[in-house]
Amino acid sequence: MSKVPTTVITGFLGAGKTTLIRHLLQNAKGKRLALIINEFGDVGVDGELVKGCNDEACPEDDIVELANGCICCTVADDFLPTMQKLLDRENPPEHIIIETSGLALPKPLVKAFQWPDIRTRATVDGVVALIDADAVAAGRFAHDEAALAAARAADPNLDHDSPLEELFEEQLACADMVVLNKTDLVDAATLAAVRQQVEAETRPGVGIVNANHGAVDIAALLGITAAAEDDLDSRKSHMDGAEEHDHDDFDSFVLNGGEVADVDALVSKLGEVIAAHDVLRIKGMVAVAGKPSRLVIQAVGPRVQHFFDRAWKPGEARKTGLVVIGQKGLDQAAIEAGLRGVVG
Ligand SMILES: Nc1nc2c(ncn2[C@@H]2O[C@H](COP(=O)(O)OP(=O)(O)OP(=O)(O)O)[C@@H](O)[C@H]2O)c(=O)[nH]1
Repeated sequence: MSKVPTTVITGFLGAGKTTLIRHLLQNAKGKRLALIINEFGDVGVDGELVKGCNDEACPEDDIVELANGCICCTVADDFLPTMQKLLDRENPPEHIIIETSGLALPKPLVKAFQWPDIRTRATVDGVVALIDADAVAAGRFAHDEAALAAARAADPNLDHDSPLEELFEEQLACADMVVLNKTDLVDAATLAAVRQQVEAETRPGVGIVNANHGAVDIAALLGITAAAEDDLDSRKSHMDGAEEHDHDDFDSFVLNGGEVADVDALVSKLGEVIAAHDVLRIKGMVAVAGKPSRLVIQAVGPRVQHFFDRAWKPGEARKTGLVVIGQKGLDQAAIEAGLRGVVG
Protein backbone atom coordinates (compact mmCIF):
# COMPACT_ATOMS: atom_id res chain seq x y z
CA MET A 1 0.00 0.00 0.00
CA SER A 2 1.50 3.39 -0.96
CA LYS A 3 2.38 5.83 1.77
CA VAL A 4 0.26 8.95 2.28
CA PRO A 5 2.41 11.98 1.37
CA THR A 6 2.58 14.59 4.12
CA THR A 7 3.74 18.17 3.77
CA VAL A 8 5.09 20.00 6.84
CA ILE A 9 4.55 23.75 6.66
CA THR A 10 6.93 25.56 9.00
CA GLY A 11 7.88 29.20 9.43
CA PHE A 12 8.11 31.83 12.15
CA LEU A 13 5.16 33.53 13.84
CA GLY A 14 3.02 35.33 11.31
CA ALA A 15 5.12 34.32 8.25
CA GLY A 16 1.96 33.31 6.37
CA LYS A 17 1.57 29.55 7.00
CA THR A 18 -2.22 29.70 7.43
CA THR A 19 -2.54 32.02 4.45
CA LEU A 20 -0.61 29.54 2.30
CA ILE A 21 -2.80 26.68 3.51
CA ARG A 22 -5.95 28.63 2.66
CA HIS A 23 -4.50 29.13 -0.82
CA LEU A 24 -3.75 25.40 -1.00
CA LEU A 25 -7.31 24.51 -0.02
CA GLN A 26 -8.80 26.91 -2.52
CA ASN A 27 -6.71 25.40 -5.32
CA ALA A 28 -6.73 21.74 -4.27
CA LYS A 29 -7.84 20.60 -7.78
CA GLY A 30 -9.93 17.78 -6.39
CA LYS A 31 -7.22 16.38 -4.09
CA ARG A 32 -8.67 15.12 -0.80
CA LEU A 33 -6.61 16.81 1.91
CA ALA A 34 -6.44 16.53 5.67
CA LEU A 35 -5.01 19.29 7.86
CA ILE A 36 -3.27 19.03 11.20
CA ILE A 37 -2.99 22.51 12.67
CA ASN A 38 -0.74 23.13 15.63
CA GLU A 39 -0.82 26.51 17.28
CA PHE A 40 0.00 28.36 20.40
CA GLY A 41 -2.76 29.26 22.78
CA ASP A 42 -6.14 27.54 22.76
CA VAL A 43 -8.03 30.21 20.84
CA GLY A 44 -7.85 28.07 17.68
CA VAL A 45 -7.46 31.05 15.34
CA ASP A 46 -5.75 29.21 12.50
CA GLY A 47 -8.28 26.40 12.56
CA GLU A 48 -11.10 28.92 12.43
CA LEU A 49 -9.48 30.72 9.49
CA VAL A 50 -9.21 27.60 7.31
CA LYS A 51 -12.61 26.06 8.07
CA GLY A 52 -14.98 26.71 5.23
CA CYS A 53 -12.19 27.41 2.72
CA ASN A 54 -13.11 24.42 0.60
CA ASP A 55 -15.19 21.78 2.32
CA GLU A 56 -14.97 19.59 -0.75
CA ALA A 57 -11.18 19.29 -0.57
CA CYS A 58 -11.06 19.26 3.21
CA PRO A 59 -14.28 18.83 5.19
CA GLU A 60 -14.23 20.20 8.72
CA ASP A 61 -13.78 16.79 10.28
CA ASP A 62 -10.51 16.44 8.34
CA ILE A 63 -9.13 19.52 10.09
CA VAL A 64 -7.53 18.49 13.36
CA GLU A 65 -6.25 21.13 15.77
CA LEU A 66 -3.43 20.38 18.20
CA ALA A 67 -3.34 23.29 20.64
CA ASN A 68 -1.65 22.07 23.76
CA GLY A 69 1.85 23.14 22.90
CA CYS A 70 4.32 22.90 20.04
CA ILE A 71 3.83 19.80 17.92
CA CYS A 72 7.56 19.01 18.24
CA CYS A 73 7.01 18.55 22.01
CA THR A 74 3.70 16.70 21.86
CA VAL A 75 4.67 14.22 19.16
CA ALA A 76 3.99 11.08 21.19
CA ASP A 77 0.86 12.24 23.01
CA ASP A 78 -0.89 14.24 20.31
CA PHE A 79 0.66 14.01 16.89
CA LEU A 80 1.12 10.26 16.47
CA PRO A 81 -2.39 9.29 17.66
CA THR A 82 -3.82 11.96 15.33
CA MET A 83 -1.87 10.61 12.36
CA GLN A 84 -2.91 7.05 13.15
CA LYS A 85 -6.57 8.08 13.25
CA LEU A 86 -6.28 9.81 9.88
CA LEU A 87 -4.45 6.83 8.34
CA ASP A 88 -6.90 4.31 9.85
CA ARG A 89 -9.82 5.98 8.06
CA GLU A 90 -11.64 3.78 5.56
CA ASN A 91 -10.97 6.52 3.03
CA PRO A 92 -7.64 8.03 4.15
CA PRO A 93 -6.72 11.48 2.79
CA GLU A 94 -4.69 11.67 -0.40
CA HIS A 95 -2.33 14.23 1.14
CA ILE A 96 -1.87 15.46 4.73
CA ILE A 97 -0.78 19.03 5.44
CA ILE A 98 0.71 19.83 8.84
CA GLU A 99 0.88 23.46 9.92
CA THR A 100 3.39 23.67 12.76
CA SER A 101 3.17 26.46 15.32
CA GLY A 102 5.38 29.47 14.60
CA LEU A 103 7.75 28.35 17.38
CA ALA A 104 8.01 24.65 16.51
CA LEU A 105 11.24 22.92 15.48
CA PRO A 106 10.57 20.89 12.31
CA LYS A 107 13.24 18.20 12.71
CA PRO A 108 11.71 16.36 15.73
CA LEU A 109 8.42 16.25 13.85
CA VAL A 110 10.02 14.79 10.71
CA LYS A 111 11.82 12.26 12.93
CA ALA A 112 8.42 11.08 14.19
CA PHE A 113 7.78 9.64 10.72
CA GLN A 114 10.39 7.00 11.53
CA TRP A 115 8.07 5.59 14.21
CA PRO A 116 7.10 2.01 13.32
CA ASP A 117 3.37 2.77 13.30
CA ILE A 118 3.87 5.60 10.84
CA ARG A 119 6.87 4.83 8.66
CA THR A 120 5.14 2.19 6.52
CA ARG A 121 2.02 4.29 6.00
CA ALA A 122 3.08 7.90 5.55
CA THR A 123 6.08 9.82 4.28
CA VAL A 124 7.21 13.44 4.55
CA ASP A 125 6.80 14.57 0.97
CA GLY A 126 8.48 17.86 1.84
CA VAL A 127 9.19 20.44 4.54
CA VAL A 128 8.13 23.86 3.28
CA ALA A 129 9.49 26.87 5.21
CA LEU A 130 7.67 30.16 4.95
CA ILE A 131 9.83 33.24 5.41
CA ASP A 132 8.42 36.68 6.17
CA ALA A 133 10.56 38.84 3.86
CA ASP A 134 9.36 41.96 5.69
CA ALA A 135 10.46 40.64 9.09
CA VAL A 136 13.84 39.45 7.79
CA ALA A 137 14.37 42.83 6.10
CA ALA A 138 13.55 44.48 9.44
CA GLY A 139 16.47 42.57 10.96
CA ARG A 140 14.40 40.36 13.25
CA PHE A 141 16.55 37.31 12.52
CA ALA A 142 19.69 38.80 11.02
CA HIS A 143 23.13 38.21 12.44
CA ASP A 144 24.60 41.64 12.53
CA GLU A 145 28.15 40.32 12.30
CA ALA A 146 29.81 43.56 13.40
CA ALA A 147 27.49 44.03 16.36
CA LEU A 148 27.86 40.35 17.24
CA ALA A 149 31.66 40.52 17.15
CA ALA A 150 31.62 43.62 19.37
CA ALA A 151 29.17 42.03 21.79
CA ARG A 152 31.18 38.81 21.90
CA ALA A 153 34.39 40.73 22.51
CA ALA A 154 32.64 42.23 25.51
CA ASP A 155 31.21 38.91 26.67
CA PRO A 156 32.94 35.73 25.39
CA ASN A 157 30.14 33.57 26.83
CA LEU A 158 27.60 35.25 24.62
CA ASP A 159 25.33 32.67 23.09
CA HIS A 160 25.91 33.46 19.45
CA ASP A 161 22.31 33.08 18.39
CA SER A 162 19.20 34.70 19.76
CA PRO A 163 16.20 32.34 20.03
CA LEU A 164 14.74 34.02 16.94
CA GLU A 165 17.91 33.44 14.95
CA GLU A 166 18.12 29.81 16.09
CA LEU A 167 14.56 29.14 15.09
CA PHE A 168 15.11 30.87 11.75
CA GLU A 169 18.15 28.66 11.13
CA GLU A 170 16.34 25.47 12.26
CA GLN A 171 13.37 26.05 10.01
CA LEU A 172 15.55 26.80 6.98
CA ALA A 173 18.05 23.99 7.58
CA CYS A 174 15.23 21.45 7.56
CA ALA A 175 13.47 22.85 4.48
CA ASP A 176 13.03 21.09 1.12
CA MET A 177 11.48 24.26 -0.27
CA VAL A 178 11.42 27.88 0.92
CA VAL A 179 8.57 30.28 0.18
CA LEU A 180 9.79 33.88 0.44
CA ASN A 181 6.47 35.40 1.42
CA LYS A 182 5.22 39.00 1.83
CA THR A 183 7.24 40.12 -1.20
CA ASP A 184 4.63 42.88 -1.60
CA LEU A 185 6.05 44.57 1.48
CA VAL A 186 9.68 44.91 0.29
CA ASP A 187 11.36 46.45 -2.77
CA ALA A 188 13.42 44.44 -5.27
CA ALA A 189 16.80 45.32 -3.76
CA THR A 190 15.62 44.39 -0.25
CA LEU A 191 14.13 41.15 -1.54
CA ALA A 192 17.43 40.25 -3.21
CA ALA A 193 19.26 40.84 0.09
CA VAL A 194 16.73 38.76 2.01
CA ARG A 195 17.01 35.95 -0.56
CA GLN A 196 20.79 35.97 -0.11
CA GLN A 197 20.40 35.70 3.67
CA VAL A 198 17.94 32.83 3.31
CA GLU A 199 20.13 30.99 0.77
CA ALA A 200 22.97 31.06 3.28
CA GLU A 201 20.89 28.99 5.69
CA THR A 202 19.38 26.44 3.30
CA ARG A 203 20.82 23.15 2.05
CA PRO A 204 22.27 23.10 -1.48
CA GLY A 205 19.61 22.62 -4.15
CA VAL A 206 16.65 23.75 -2.02
CA GLY A 207 14.27 25.81 -4.15
CA ILE A 208 13.29 29.32 -3.02
CA VAL A 209 10.14 30.77 -4.54
CA ASN A 210 8.79 34.29 -4.08
CA ALA A 211 5.17 34.66 -3.01
CA ASN A 212 2.56 37.14 -2.01
CA HIS A 213 -0.14 35.91 0.40
CA GLY A 214 1.09 32.35 0.02
CA ALA A 215 0.04 32.11 -3.63
CA VAL A 216 2.36 29.31 -4.76
CA ASP A 217 1.73 26.73 -7.51
CA ILE A 218 0.20 23.70 -5.76
CA ALA A 219 2.10 21.30 -8.02
CA ALA A 220 5.36 22.85 -6.75
CA LEU A 221 4.30 22.49 -3.11
CA LEU A 222 2.78 19.01 -3.13
CA GLY A 223 4.83 16.33 -4.81
CA ILE A 224 8.40 17.23 -3.76
CA THR A 225 8.88 13.49 -2.87
CA ALA A 226 11.74 14.29 -0.47
CA ALA A 227 11.07 11.37 1.93
CA ALA A 228 12.57 13.71 4.54
CA GLU A 229 12.29 11.11 7.29
CA ASP A 230 15.03 9.13 5.50
CA ASP A 231 17.24 12.16 5.00
CA LEU A 232 17.56 13.72 8.44
CA ASP A 233 21.35 13.83 8.67
CA SER A 234 21.60 16.49 5.99
CA ARG A 235 19.25 18.73 8.03
CA LYS A 236 21.53 20.23 10.66
CA SER A 237 19.99 21.33 13.95
CA HIS A 238 21.19 23.08 17.09
CA MET A 239 19.44 20.25 18.89
CA ASP A 240 21.39 17.43 17.24
CA GLY A 241 22.48 15.12 20.04
CA ALA A 242 20.22 16.80 22.59
CA GLU A 243 17.59 14.54 24.10
CA GLU A 244 15.08 17.23 24.80
CA HIS A 245 14.42 20.72 23.60
CA ASP A 246 12.27 23.39 25.14
CA HIS A 247 10.54 26.59 24.26
CA ASP A 248 11.40 28.48 27.36
CA ASP A 249 12.74 31.29 25.21
CA PHE A 250 9.17 32.34 24.50
CA ASP A 251 6.10 33.25 26.54
CA SER A 252 2.47 33.43 25.51
CA PHE A 253 -0.89 34.03 27.09
CA VAL A 254 -4.51 34.45 26.03
CA LEU A 255 -6.26 37.72 26.78
CA ASN A 256 -9.98 37.06 27.19
CA GLY A 257 -12.62 39.75 27.27
CA GLY A 258 -16.10 40.77 26.28
CA GLU A 259 -17.29 43.11 23.55
CA VAL A 260 -15.14 45.95 22.22
CA ALA A 261 -16.84 49.32 21.62
CA ASP A 262 -14.20 51.10 19.52
CA VAL A 263 -12.13 49.14 16.95
CA ASP A 264 -9.81 52.08 16.16
CA ALA A 265 -9.01 52.53 19.85
CA LEU A 266 -8.29 48.79 20.13
CA VAL A 267 -5.98 48.76 17.10
CA SER A 268 -4.10 51.81 18.32
CA LYS A 269 -3.70 50.30 21.82
CA LEU A 270 -2.48 47.03 20.29
CA GLY A 271 0.18 48.98 18.39
CA GLU A 272 1.23 50.67 21.63
CA VAL A 273 1.59 47.49 23.70
CA ILE A 274 3.40 45.70 20.84
CA ALA A 275 5.97 48.49 20.65
CA ALA A 276 6.26 48.95 24.42
CA HIS A 277 6.66 45.24 25.26
CA ASP A 278 8.31 43.85 22.09
CA VAL A 279 5.35 41.59 21.38
CA LEU A 280 6.05 39.24 18.47
CA ARG A 281 2.50 38.20 17.61
CA ILE A 282 -1.12 38.92 18.57
CA LYS A 283 -3.96 37.13 16.85
CA GLY A 284 -7.52 36.25 17.66
CA MET A 285 -11.18 37.04 17.38
CA VAL A 286 -12.89 40.11 18.80
CA ALA A 287 -16.60 40.72 19.45
CA VAL A 288 -17.44 44.29 18.41
CA ALA A 289 -20.49 45.92 20.00
CA GLY A 290 -23.32 46.19 17.47
CA LYS A 291 -21.56 44.17 14.76
CA PRO A 292 -22.96 40.80 13.62
CA SER A 293 -19.57 39.40 12.46
CA ARG A 294 -16.34 38.48 14.25
CA LEU A 295 -13.41 40.86 13.93
CA VAL A 296 -10.14 38.99 13.25
CA ILE A 297 -6.99 40.59 14.65
CA GLN A 298 -3.71 39.69 12.96
CA ALA A 299 -0.65 41.48 14.35
CA VAL A 300 2.83 40.42 13.19
CA GLY A 301 5.50 42.52 14.83
CA PRO A 302 4.41 46.18 14.44
CA ARG A 303 1.95 45.48 11.61
CA VAL A 304 -1.64 45.21 12.87
CA GLN A 305 -4.35 44.05 10.46
CA HIS A 306 -8.01 43.50 11.19
CA PHE A 307 -11.02 42.39 9.18
CA PHE A 308 -14.50 41.07 9.80
CA ASP A 309 -14.87 37.44 8.78
CA ARG A 310 -17.90 35.25 9.41
CA ALA A 311 -21.04 36.18 11.36
CA TRP A 312 -21.35 35.00 14.95
CA LYS A 313 -23.46 31.81 14.90
CA PRO A 314 -26.81 31.78 16.73
CA GLY A 315 -26.09 30.87 20.36
CA GLU A 316 -22.31 31.29 19.90
CA ALA A 317 -20.80 33.30 22.76
CA ARG A 318 -19.78 36.75 21.45
CA LYS A 319 -16.41 36.93 23.17
CA THR A 320 -12.94 38.27 22.62
CA GLY A 321 -9.87 36.00 22.74
CA LEU A 322 -6.40 37.24 21.74
CA VAL A 323 -3.23 35.09 21.82
CA VAL A 324 -0.21 37.22 22.76
CA ILE A 325 3.27 35.78 22.06
CA GLY A 326 6.68 37.25 22.80
CA GLN A 327 10.12 36.34 23.98
CA LYS A 328 10.76 35.17 27.53
CA GLY A 329 9.88 37.73 30.14
CA LEU A 330 6.81 39.03 28.32
CA ASP A 331 5.12 41.40 30.79
CA GLN A 332 1.60 39.91 30.79
CA ALA A 333 0.33 42.15 33.58
CA ALA A 334 1.44 45.35 31.85
CA ILE A 335 0.04 44.22 28.49
CA GLU A 336 -3.30 43.28 30.04
CA ALA A 337 -3.41 46.60 31.88
CA GLY A 338 -2.63 48.44 28.66
CA LEU A 339 -5.49 46.72 26.82
CA ARG A 340 -8.01 46.47 29.64
CA GLY A 341 -9.49 49.86 28.87
CA VAL A 342 -10.44 48.82 25.33
CA VAL A 343 -11.04 45.04 25.64
CA GLY A 344 -14.15 44.84 27.78
N1 LIG B 1 1.15 42.01 3.18
C1 LIG B 1 1.12 40.67 3.30
N2 LIG B 1 0.52 40.11 4.39
C2 LIG B 1 0.51 38.75 4.45
C3 LIG B 1 1.09 37.92 3.45
N3 LIG B 1 0.92 36.61 3.83
C4 LIG B 1 0.26 36.64 5.02
N4 LIG B 1 0.00 37.92 5.38
C5 LIG B 1 -0.67 38.39 6.59
O1 LIG B 1 0.16 38.11 7.71
C6 LIG B 1 -0.64 37.80 8.85
C7 LIG B 1 -0.25 36.44 9.39
O2 LIG B 1 -0.56 35.48 8.40
P1 LIG B 1 -0.82 33.95 8.83
O3 LIG B 1 -1.08 33.19 7.58
O4 LIG B 1 -1.83 33.91 9.93
O5 LIG B 1 0.59 33.58 9.43
P2 LIG B 1 0.97 32.24 10.22
O6 LIG B 1 2.37 31.89 9.82
O7 LIG B 1 -0.05 31.20 10.03
O8 LIG B 1 0.95 32.77 11.72
P3 LIG B 1 1.10 31.87 13.06
O9 LIG B 1 0.24 30.68 12.83
O10 LIG B 1 0.63 32.76 14.14
O11 LIG B 1 2.53 31.52 13.20
C8 LIG B 1 -2.09 37.84 8.36
O12 LIG B 1 -2.62 39.11 8.64
C9 LIG B 1 -1.95 37.65 6.86
O13 LIG B 1 -3.03 38.26 6.17
C10 LIG B 1 1.72 38.56 2.33
O14 LIG B 1 2.28 37.94 1.43
N5 LIG B 1 1.70 39.92 2.31
